Amino acid sequence: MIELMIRDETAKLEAVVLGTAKSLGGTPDLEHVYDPKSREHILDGTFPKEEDLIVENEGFRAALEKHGVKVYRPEVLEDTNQVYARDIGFVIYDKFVMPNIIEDREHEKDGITFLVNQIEKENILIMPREAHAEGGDVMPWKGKLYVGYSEEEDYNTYKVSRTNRAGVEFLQKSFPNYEVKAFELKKSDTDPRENALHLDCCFQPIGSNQCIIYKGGFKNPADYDYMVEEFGAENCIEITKEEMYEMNSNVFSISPEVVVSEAGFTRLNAELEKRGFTVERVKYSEIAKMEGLFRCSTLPLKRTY
Ligand SMILES: NC(=O)NCCC[C@H](N)C(=O)O
Repeated sequence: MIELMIRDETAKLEAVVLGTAKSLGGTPDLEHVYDPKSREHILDGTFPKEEDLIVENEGFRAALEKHGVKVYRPEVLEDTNQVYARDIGFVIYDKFVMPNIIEDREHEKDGITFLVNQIEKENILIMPREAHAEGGDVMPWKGKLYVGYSEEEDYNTYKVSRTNRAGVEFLQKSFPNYEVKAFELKKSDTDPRENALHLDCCFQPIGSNQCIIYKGGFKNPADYDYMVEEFGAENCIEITKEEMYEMNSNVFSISPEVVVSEAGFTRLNAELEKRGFTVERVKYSEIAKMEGLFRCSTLPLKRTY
């Protein structure tokens, strides 16, 4: 049986599912693309190649294993992009939530069925049909559950709107001990610089009381103000629109002290080190082309408390 325990974003990581870039299925057709950054790279002829993605993804695995993390991999499904394991399921406390996700990615869930079968049945929560959520939008943090979402108008308009109000309500009902704080995100299916695909594309807690944040990712400025108030301005690393586009908020915490970050995030990495973090630099810039990075590639199962 697989044990689950996730209460926050940064406690020492014991076990994780890391997505795989194997058998990706090549460059998708424009009509099968579901995020604007992949779309941009398809149009520019720069969509990443499977062999390069595999090298980067294996570099991330090595960094996790170096820190003693047990790394599970999904079963490789033919011609299926399985890089971003984060979104297809997520753990809150000792529960594994099986959400409803964008239909184009539904099949990815089959790759982790063999793992879900090793979780106690009573610890699996299945979302009702009308509720939608993806793990990139969900973050437990100090008794709160931060959730990125879209109201119906945006949800029905954009492919990049992945969590709806019913999803937020399901989470609040299922986790009454958490206070759910939901934030509408800015969405665009065509401009990656105007799009926060998930909450972790514009915000993420790090360390014990700090965060990385991009103001423009929040649809309502008051939600950004709330976060800055919550963490304290001195504990927020603000990133620019360009840094958001490069996915600077999507680093990944192995512990409160150790953060995996992209080798080319010069300013962020220097800032993290100035604040006392150990930065594990991994090259991941090809994976960034599909609008996700380190956090998106992981589905943490157990951290130490
Ligand atoms: N948590 C995340 O932000 N995941 C990235 C998912 C990217 C993928 N191209 C998608 O559109 O679903």
